[in-house]
Amino acid sequence: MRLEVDITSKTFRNAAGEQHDVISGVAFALAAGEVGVLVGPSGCGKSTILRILAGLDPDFQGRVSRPAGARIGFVFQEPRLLPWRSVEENVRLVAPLADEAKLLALFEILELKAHRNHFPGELSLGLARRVALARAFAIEPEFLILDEPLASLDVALAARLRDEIAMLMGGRSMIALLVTHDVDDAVRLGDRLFLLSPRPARVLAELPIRTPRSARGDAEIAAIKLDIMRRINGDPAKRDAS
Ligand SMILES: Nc1ncnc2c1ncn2[C@@H]1O[C@H](COP(=O)(O)OP(=O)(O)OP(=O)(O)O)[C@@H](O)[C@H]1O
Repeated sequence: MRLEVDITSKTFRNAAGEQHDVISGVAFALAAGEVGVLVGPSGCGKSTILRILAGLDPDFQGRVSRPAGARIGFVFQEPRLLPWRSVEENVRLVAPLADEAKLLALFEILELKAHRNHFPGELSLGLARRVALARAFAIEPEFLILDEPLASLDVALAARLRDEIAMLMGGRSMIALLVTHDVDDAVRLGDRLFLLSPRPARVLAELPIRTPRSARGDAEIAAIKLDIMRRINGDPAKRDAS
């Protein structure tokens, strides 16, 4: 099971007919069990890449090869829940045959047990995200796509949800790809990071992280983050000298 991506170009046309290049060269591959992370600045084209990979946007130049018939779990930036259905119904509707014990474990890990009968309108953003995550994991995806799962949450909440996502991804041998502009989240969650340029997006560097997620210490995380910042911004010593 592999995901192979080679998007050579993607453009949008605005209402005036002007062409905007959004992707100019994004190529990478991921194997089952790997968590890939697209790290890039706001507006560089990350969500556009995810939509192409999920098969939601066929209008691009290049090639994407997904495992045939793979079940895809997609967590969009906005939770996109059915407002007239309870939390539990939102999850069960997409996975009517899901194993009961597995669903309970999902609700437990994502701290949703007390909210199963609530409706989306009653939920904070953090809780709604959790429901969207539960829904994506409930289908036992072979390919999981997470678009900025920790954006707009306060620091403590984001850290807790990040640990929960790591726990859920840990026990599964799926291909996972997540998008973030937060280098810390990328280094704590990913196995293989792809640093993207500003729009039009191209891959500036690919960074595999060999230490398993659970064994990454603070010193290693800090060193990888420093390496990434240097690649994105240039080496401060060299920059200041020039
Ligand atoms: N349907 C569309 N029509 C025209 N332009 C679009 C469309 N979708 C996205 N764009 C443009 O493409 C560019 C990339 O958008 P995209 O949402 O993929 O970026 P992003 O990196 O995910 O952004 P953010 O980090 O803010 O979520 C933006 O300039 C956006 O305005």
